[in-house]
Amino acid sequence: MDLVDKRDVLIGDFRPSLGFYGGVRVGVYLDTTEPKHAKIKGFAMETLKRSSKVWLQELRSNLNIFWGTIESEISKNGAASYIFPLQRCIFSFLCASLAGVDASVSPDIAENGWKTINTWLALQVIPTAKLGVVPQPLEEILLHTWPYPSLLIAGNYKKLYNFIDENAGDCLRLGQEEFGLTRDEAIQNLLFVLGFNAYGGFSVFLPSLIGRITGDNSGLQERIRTEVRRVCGSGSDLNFKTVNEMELVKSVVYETLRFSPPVPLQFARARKDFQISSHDAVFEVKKGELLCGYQPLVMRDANVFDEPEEFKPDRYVGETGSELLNYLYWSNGPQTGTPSASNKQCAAKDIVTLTASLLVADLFLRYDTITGDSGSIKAVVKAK
Ligand code: HEM
Repeated sequence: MDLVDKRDVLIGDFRPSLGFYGGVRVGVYLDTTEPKHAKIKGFAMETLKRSSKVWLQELRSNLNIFWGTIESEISKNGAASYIFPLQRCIFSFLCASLAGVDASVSPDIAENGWKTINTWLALQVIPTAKLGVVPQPLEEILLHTWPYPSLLIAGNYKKLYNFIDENAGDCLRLGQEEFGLTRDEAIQNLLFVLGFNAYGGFSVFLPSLIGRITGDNSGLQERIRTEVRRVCGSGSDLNFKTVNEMELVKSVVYETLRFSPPVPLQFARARKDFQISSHDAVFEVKKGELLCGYQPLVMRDANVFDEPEEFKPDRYVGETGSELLNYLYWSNGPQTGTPSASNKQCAAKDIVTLTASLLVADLFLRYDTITGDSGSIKAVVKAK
């Protein structure tokens, strides 16, 4: 981090109004040289560590509800759009695991909390996101010209704030007592990690993973099913340890992150003049310039990845395969790196890939086959 500064550049040189976070500059906008970054990152990492006790159980019980909804939709309508039911599942899972709160203690939040987060996220990212809903140059003129005011979502955001304030006491005390945050800072940062980092990240990543598997007709489903049932078959359950033994499942998860990185752009500002080299060129960077890293380009580098434009489910299997983890950058750092207070790598680098692997394994303990794409599921055949 001695070369670049990450202050306020999460989504480029535009930072959404701090009104979206009650005026607090939350952790993702802080550079590592700002003392508060270490406190807030420490809070996020300790929250994750504590949540590991209930993570698996909460994930599976919420997935159970999710798949129940999908099955009844399929039997009623012949197909199920799954994005919204999945988002409801992710929201309720994250409230329980990260914040330690059962969302159903507030029927309003259980029903509408995830919808509020969708609007809150959209208002922040639309000014810089490529949507493709209207042709250019209209998208630039109509959607990318002005920031959207936080006031548009302030009332519903306040409800989420109160929900966390009233129910997430243990987690908030951790932020206050162990990391020296005020209660307001703890709430705003917890809401950001839960709503933006975790809910936002999973809402993009999990549909692309599910779509990749359900749309496959190369025999991948059968191979995954065999692996999952071999590992979980002889009396051993699905858990963090057993999922770690599933080389193909993990490789499919890594390959999805390489092929379709959920957060494709990263930004940082040069702290000083320096040179940056690619395989065959050297570039001069001047102090103060804003650099943009484009993951889809980096992770399709033909000097590193064999047939980079191909989705290869087994790419990361075995010893040579696992060396490629040094070049898997979805988390703003290599998959072999360690998130810490002194870098800006995703605090959940490992739990994200584990969670996705658990979802895949859970799916093939439930079903023999599943058919669909990244938006809908057409059929499931229950495990015999
Ligand atoms: C699929 C899900 C996720 C994806 C794709 C993702 C991706 C990322 C990326 C790319 C960054 C770096 C942003 C930047 O500075 O440019 C980041 C940062 C971060 N992520 Fe994740 N993330 C995910 C899930 C989570 C979860 C579940 C947590 C829960 C604790 C989390 C916590 C964080 C935190 C706290 C940071 C800020 C790190 C810092 O300021 O040093 N993320 N994430």
